[in-house]
Amino acid sequence: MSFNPNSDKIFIWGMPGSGKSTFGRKLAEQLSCTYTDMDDWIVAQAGKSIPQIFREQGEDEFRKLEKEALRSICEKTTGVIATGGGAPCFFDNADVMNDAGLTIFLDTPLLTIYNRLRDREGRPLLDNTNDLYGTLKQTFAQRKNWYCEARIHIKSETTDLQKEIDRFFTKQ
Ligand SMILES: Nc1ncnc2c1ncn2[C@@H]1O[C@H](COP(=O)(O)OP(=O)(O)OP(=O)(O)O)[C@@H](O)[C@H]1O
Ligand SMILES: O=C(O)C1=C[C@@H](O)[C@@H](O)[C@H](O)C1
Ligand SMILES: [Mg+2]
Repeated sequence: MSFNPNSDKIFIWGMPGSGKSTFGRKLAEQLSCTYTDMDDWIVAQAGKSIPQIFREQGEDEFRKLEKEALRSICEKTTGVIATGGGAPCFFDNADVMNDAGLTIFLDTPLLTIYNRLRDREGRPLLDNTNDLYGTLKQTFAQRKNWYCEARIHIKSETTDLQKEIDRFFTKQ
């Protein structure tokens, strides 16, 4: 697949902690294109952290900001975009991304995600649970069908990510 850094977009989807930023940065470096983090974009626009947005405005309002951020990212940027964990699962965001570029779902085992996230804070939907693994399982069950809309699925635990990058992309 050829990739033009001046016109093409690649959206990385996956659960919180699945490795979107890590993989997205690496891919952007390989393809010599820009890297954009949708959560950072929202924070810059709102002038507040994600936990603050959830606390002060609630999840519904966050999802609206996320939808607006996606539209403006589609207009203003190219390159690799790591989305928010829930972004493909609300409104018509999944279709918007599939129309605007290539979508990649990082399918990382929940146990791996659990081990990565158990001592971390700053994720409003996961911070207030005393059963993190159960919450991850429930969230993934609700989101799975959305994530499966991605054009490319990568089993990130069992796959050599570098090989995947080489397999799918050649720079134009
Ligand atoms: N392929 C990998 N192998 C080992 N560790 C990884 C891998 N990918 C990511 N990690 C580690 O897992 C953690 C989460 O990764 P990362 O921040 O990239 O995920 P994310 O999906 O962007 O998370 P967030 O929901 O915070 O946006 C980090 O500590 C990162 O170093
Ligand atoms: O999984 C989610 O719904 C979220 C993931 C984060 O990337 C942020 O977009 C926010 O905390 C919501
Ligand atoms: Mg990230």
